[in-house]
Amino acid sequence: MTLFTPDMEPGERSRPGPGAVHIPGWLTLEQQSWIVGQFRQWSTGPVPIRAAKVRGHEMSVRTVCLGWHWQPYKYTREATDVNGARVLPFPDWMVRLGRRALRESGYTDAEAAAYTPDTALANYYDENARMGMHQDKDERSLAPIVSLSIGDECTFRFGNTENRNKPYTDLRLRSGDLFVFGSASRLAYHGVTRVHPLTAPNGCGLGTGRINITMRMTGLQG
Ligand SMILES: O=C(O)CCC(=O)C(=O)O
Ligand SMILES: [Fe+2]
Repeated sequence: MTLFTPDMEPGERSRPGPGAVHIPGWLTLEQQSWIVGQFRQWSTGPVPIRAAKVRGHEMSVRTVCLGWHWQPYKYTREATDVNGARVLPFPDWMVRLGRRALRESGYTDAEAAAYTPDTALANYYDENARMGMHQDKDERSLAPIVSLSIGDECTFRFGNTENRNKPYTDLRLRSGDLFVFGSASRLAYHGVTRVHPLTAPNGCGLGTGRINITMRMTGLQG
């Protein structure tokens, strides 16, 4: 057994846009597998994981939410498009993780301290799942989005704020990577063009497929 191979070394951080930062290898394997365990619990309910329907078509990604339930295209406390159950609370550990993510990606201490995400979308991608280019714009707050990836690698396309087309940057999000986009990049179009099967590292807790968790501040009351 080799102790490490070149592709296991954490890569360099990059900034694909103003306020957008990719930090490879941010979560340890232990943290990743713990989060996967949490994800498995969330998936069972009270609102079970499901493929959201967009204009009558199921997305290829399956999603379970925390704090606020996202459905195309709004946030509600009850999953009125699934089973009417109330969404799980937003966990404190994730608020702390979100603040650390901002601090470590170049946001000021004041910005990090004020960051209080109140919703997370936890997505599961099987090897055929994709996510088309879109903006995250159902939130009233323009606070940054903190994205965590676990499991198989994907090609993540990070674009511009004007439209779905070029210019964009394609980057590889691997298990444990952090991606933050805020300030002038907060409304950048982005998507997942493909998942790369059999690329998850041993010990991340996920055998096949990819989990992505995005924390957000909704700016909603109630
Ligand atoms: O899976 C990803 O990396 C991105 C997910 C995403 O853009 C979203 O959930 O809005
Ligand atoms: Fe998104």
